[in-house]
Amino acid sequence: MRAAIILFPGTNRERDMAIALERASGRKPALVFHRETELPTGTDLVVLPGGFSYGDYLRSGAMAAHSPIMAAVRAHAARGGLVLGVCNGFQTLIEAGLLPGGLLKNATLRFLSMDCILRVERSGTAFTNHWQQGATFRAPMAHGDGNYFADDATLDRLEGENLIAFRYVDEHAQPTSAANRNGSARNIAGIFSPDLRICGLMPHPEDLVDPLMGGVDGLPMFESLAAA
Ligand SMILES: NC(=O)CC[C@H](N)C(=O)O
Repeated sequence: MRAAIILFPGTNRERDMAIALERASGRKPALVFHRETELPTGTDLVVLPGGFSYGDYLRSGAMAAHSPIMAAVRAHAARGGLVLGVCNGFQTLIEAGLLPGGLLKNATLRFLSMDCILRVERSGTAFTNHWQQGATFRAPMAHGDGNYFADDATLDRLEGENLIAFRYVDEHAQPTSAANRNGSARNIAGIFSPDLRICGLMPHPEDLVDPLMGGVDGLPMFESLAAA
């Protein structure tokens, strides 16, 4: 699997992401600067990592979505190439119109830095193959704008077409409001595009891929991608 990680001014999770991808696939990902207009030949997976692109000015991810490299990312997605966006990367995919909805300020109006529990709402995809349907795992989150929002018609479509990737749940695997710290609609933590080739989520699976990090809960995502 050949992966390319896109770097915007203010991105800060590219090294974590590179370590996770290399650990699962045995291959170092390419780092591609936002000013580039082409992806490396043979790129299978494009990753938009977390951070504070353009200082979160305007809206988180809004300016990154207009970077020169994004035309190549769109073309890659249109060809059916895999795209993963984590946290600021998810925000950027939404701002680029590649995933539906919006990411509002956390309901608490505070930056949230803590672990959460995610439930795998759809196994059997390039991003989730190595989890059982309904499996739960721990993932760190660190964001100010993670409150997923969409109108009811969009939320109904996402549910009806089985495009919810992950939900925030409690220790009993239930999607309670207490488990939903940022206030996301219907406890949604991550979603897929209709062709299941694009996935965006707010928490950071790449930050739990080694026992030295405190666990390997996030590794199945990268093992799934490596085998895709
Ligand atoms: N960890 C991140 O990617 C943070 C995303 C974004 N800057 C926010 O605070 O919402």
